This record gives sequence, C-alpha cells and structure tokens, in this order.
Amino acid sequence: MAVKVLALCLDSLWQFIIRFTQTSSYWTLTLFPVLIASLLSWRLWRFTIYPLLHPRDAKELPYWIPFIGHTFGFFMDSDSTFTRGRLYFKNSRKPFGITVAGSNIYVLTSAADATAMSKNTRELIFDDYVKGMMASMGSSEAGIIKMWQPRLPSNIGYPNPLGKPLGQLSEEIFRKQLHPGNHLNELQHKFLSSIHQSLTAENLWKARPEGKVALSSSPDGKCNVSLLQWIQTTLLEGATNAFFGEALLARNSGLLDNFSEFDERSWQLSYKIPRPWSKKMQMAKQRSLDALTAYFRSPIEERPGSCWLVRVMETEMRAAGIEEVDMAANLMMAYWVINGNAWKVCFWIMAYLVENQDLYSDIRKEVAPMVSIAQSPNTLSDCLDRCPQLVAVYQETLRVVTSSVSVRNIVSPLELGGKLLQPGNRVLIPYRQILMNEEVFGPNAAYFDATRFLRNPSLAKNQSFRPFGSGTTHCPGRFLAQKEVLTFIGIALSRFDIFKADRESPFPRLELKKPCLGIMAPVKGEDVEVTVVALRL
Ligand code: HEM
Repeated sequence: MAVKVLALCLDSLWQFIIRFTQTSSYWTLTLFPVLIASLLSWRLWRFTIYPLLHPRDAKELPYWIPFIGHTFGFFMDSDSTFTRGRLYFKNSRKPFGITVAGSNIYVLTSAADATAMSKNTRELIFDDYVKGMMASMGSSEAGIIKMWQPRLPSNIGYPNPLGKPLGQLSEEIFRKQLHPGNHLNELQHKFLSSIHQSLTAENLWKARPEGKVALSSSPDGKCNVSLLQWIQTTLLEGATNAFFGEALLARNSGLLDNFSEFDERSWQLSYKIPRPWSKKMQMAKQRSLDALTAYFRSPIEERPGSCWLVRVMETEMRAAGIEEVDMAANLMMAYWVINGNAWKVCFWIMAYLVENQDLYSDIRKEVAPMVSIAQSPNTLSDCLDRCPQLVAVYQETLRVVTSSVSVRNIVSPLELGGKLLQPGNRVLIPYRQILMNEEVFGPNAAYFDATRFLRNPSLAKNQSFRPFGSGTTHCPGRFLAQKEVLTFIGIALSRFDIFKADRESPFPRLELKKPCLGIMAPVKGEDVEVTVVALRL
C-alpha cells in the first residue's frame, strides 16, 4: 500500500515537472532552479553549517520558509510543535530555538533549566512582557508609564522603602494578599463561605429558568446539570464577590458571561492576534473593562466588601494619578489570573470522579467525616488539604491538564543547559513538556492515574512538578486555588449524589490545539451532563 502511494506521488511530481517545463517561459525556467538552489543553500548554511561552527549556541528546529518558520504549528498546536522540537533533538532536553513570525524563541523542556530560568533576574526580565500585556489589555501609554516609573521611597500608603515602581510593588501586594496569613484568611473565608451557600439543591432549581446550569429537573428531586457551568458559575461568582465585594456583580450581571467569553479566546490577546481575527475576544474584553471602569468610577462607599488587595491597589493607583479606565485594565489582568484556571481544575477532577464510581466512592468516604466535623469554611479547607487521596487526585489532575507557560525577555547573553542564548530573543517554558516527562512520572505519564501521587508522594516535591511555575513569579494564588477546588468537591460530594446522566457519553477531550497559558478547557461542546440528587442530611 505504502509503495503504491509513493509511486503515485512520484508519478504526480514527474507529471508536474513535465507540464511545468512545457508551459513555462525561459525566465521562469531559470528563476525557479535559482530560487530552489538559494533555498537549499540557505537551509544548509542555517541548520547544518552554522550550528557546526557555533556548537555552544542553542540549535534551531529547522524549517523551510524563512520568517514564517514554525508560526502555523505554534498557533495551531503549540504542544505538538514543542514535542516535535524536543524529539528532533533526540530528547536531550537541551534548549532549542523555534521561529515564530520572524522572532526566535528559545524553548526550555528540562526541569533544571526551567528552575534556573525562573530565578534569573539578571539576564532575563519579565517586566517588558507584563508591560506588553498591559497594553494589549487596554492600558493607555500614560497609564503604563505611571505604573512603571520609579517612585520616591515612601512609607505613606503601602510601604515602599526602595522606591519600586507600582508595577513591581503590585507583585509584592499580590503575595501579601495571597500567601498564608491574615489577609488570605479573611478573603478565603468569604470565598469559601460563598461556595458553602451556593451548593444547595434550591440554588440548582433556581438556576433552572436560565437553562445554563440546570438543564432539566424532575419532580422526584433529580436535576440534570452542566458540570462545566455549575462549577464555573459557583467559583467565578464566589471569587468576584470575595475580591470586589457584591457591588460589581450586582450592577453588572453580564460580567461572568463576558469574562468567560474573553477567557475562552484570551490566547488571542497573549499572542497579539490582530483585531479583524479577534473581534469576539476584543468585544468581550471591552464589556468586562467597562464593568470594572464603572465600578472604580462609583463612590467607594457604594461598593463595600472589597478585599485588602483591591483597596490597596486602588489607593496606590489613584496616588500615582492613574485614570479609572487604566485602573480597570490593570485589575482586569488580576481578574483574569484569579478566575482563569482554578475552576477548570475543579471541572476535570469532577469529570474524573463521575467517570470512575470507585474513585468517587473512595473520595466521598474520605471527605465525609471532615465535612461533618469542620466548624467553619476555613477549618474545613484545612482538613481537606490533609486528605491524602483527594490531594493526590488534585495533584495528578493539575499535572495532566496544565499547559502553563512562563516567558522572559533575554537582555544579555546567557548560558542555560550548556547552551548560549542570545539577547533580544524570548525564552519560554512550556510546563506541559516537563509535566509529561516519562522518566520522572513513569511510562504512563500521558494518562491520568488517580493514585500516582499517593503511591509516590515525593513526586509533589520533584522539580518537574511545577504547575504553578517557580522562582520569582511562582504563582501566589496556589494556596487559594487548592482551597477553592477542594472545598467545592468536599461540599458537593457530601451534599449530593452526582453521576453521569448518560453513562455511555465519552469523556471530554482536552483542548490541546488552541494555545493556552494555564489550565486547558475541554474541547468546545464536550461538557459532562450530570444528574444531581440532594442527599437528606
Ligand atoms: C490552578 C490554578 C492556577 C494555576 C495552574 C496557576 C499558574 C500560574 C503560573 C504558572 C504562574 C507563573 C507565570 C509566569 O511565570 O510567568 C502564575 C502566576 C500568577 N498567578 Fe497563578 N495559577 C493558578 C491560580 C491562580 C489564582 C487562583 C490566583 C489568584 C487568586 C493566581 C494569581 C497569580 C498571579 C498574581 C501571578 C503572577 C505572579 C508574579 O508575576 O509575580 N493564580 N500562576
């Protein structure tokens, strides 16, 4: 069969050459071979001779069309492009380069290189990437300058003894809010309490008229629910109210829908896809920004209940003379990281649980006693953090569904993984390449294995397990993310019987084709419909 196909291809090629020589002019006939010869010489020079002369430089994954390089592969299926590059260089996991729209991007696939990169602030900078994202998000040039201009050391407002620009100070403010301590306890209490209040049978029934969460219900108390909508609505609503107070959603009931529409297409923002091809994302982003601008324009006493971080950021931005539209764009970046990932992890865990009834029963048995003894949402979440099976499922899910990426700009020559990386380029860590490493996670690394981390708890500390990044930009939201996800699961499993509405329906597939910078969503339309029955407690 293969020989037949090859013969057919050769025959077609031969026919093409004959037809071409018969129909083409003298100039085309001379120009064509010259073009082909130039392309072959360029490729030989660039990908064979040059690397031989510069053995210390990171090698480039070869390509045929200058400038275009790997652009299509990168946007159509970036993970496969990284895998292709890693395997092309014999899985050595040394840094290699790909070309995307004329720019060279170095790709790191070794855990040791990723760790080294995330700690390096001398040759690698992150601020330029953040400024670029702020501009894409809608911040004005003046707003960006005000966020990044050096300030006089001051102890008025948020202490800034080193006179850091507000852009850098805000990273510190995020850590103060989200790392364990009083500020996190307060925020978490509000957020987790809202999960407790939302997960009731009445709320499922109430959701019925909108037909998004509850798809159908029957008089015997059963309700068919979209797992995706149920989790997304509960967690996004809880986070929005906990961070901004209830005024934001009360005045903009469409915010969650607009944000979700933006989030689904947000890769277009990260990769700066021009407007004509990213209209839906741009419109959803603008509607979300309008809601946040109106929020900051309304009198502060009309929006009580915002968290410490939002209050401090607002005070500091006003003191720096930043306009409300720019304040909205800055906080939209925060809203995006707060709400873009954790609910998707929760969705995948619940999808795995309803797929495997034994796993579902084991986890339910483990969490039920915790739920019955815990005195408050915060103590329950602390107890759930100590449930070995549940935490192992959380870690394994994170490993399988994460597509997080870290990006830095190189400002001076840098040696990483034994290779020289040149300034003026970007370096990128696609964490999925490391999280799927068979040498670390075993031969079945590509698949979900509920007990992988239970059998081998040291994997959680392995430098290949970094779904939240590491080093200077190590995700400060990792504590809250775990709390919200485990609380949803603990409460849902102890208040309801939940099972797949159609046992034969296929398990949703990960959306691997669209570029993603965090947790992957399921392929569009591949939700899980579950039947939910309230338990008599
Ligand atoms: C499962 C959920 C989450 C995952 C997988 C995740 C992953 C990440 C990763 C990989 C980074 C580092 C990016 C880089 O190096 O450029 C990061 C940064 C960040 N994350 Fe998360 N995140 C999650 C949830 C959250 C939540 C819930 C919040 C807030 C409540 C949050 C807030 C942040 C912030 C503020 C940063 C920027 C840190 C900095 O630049 O210093 N994340 N996250």
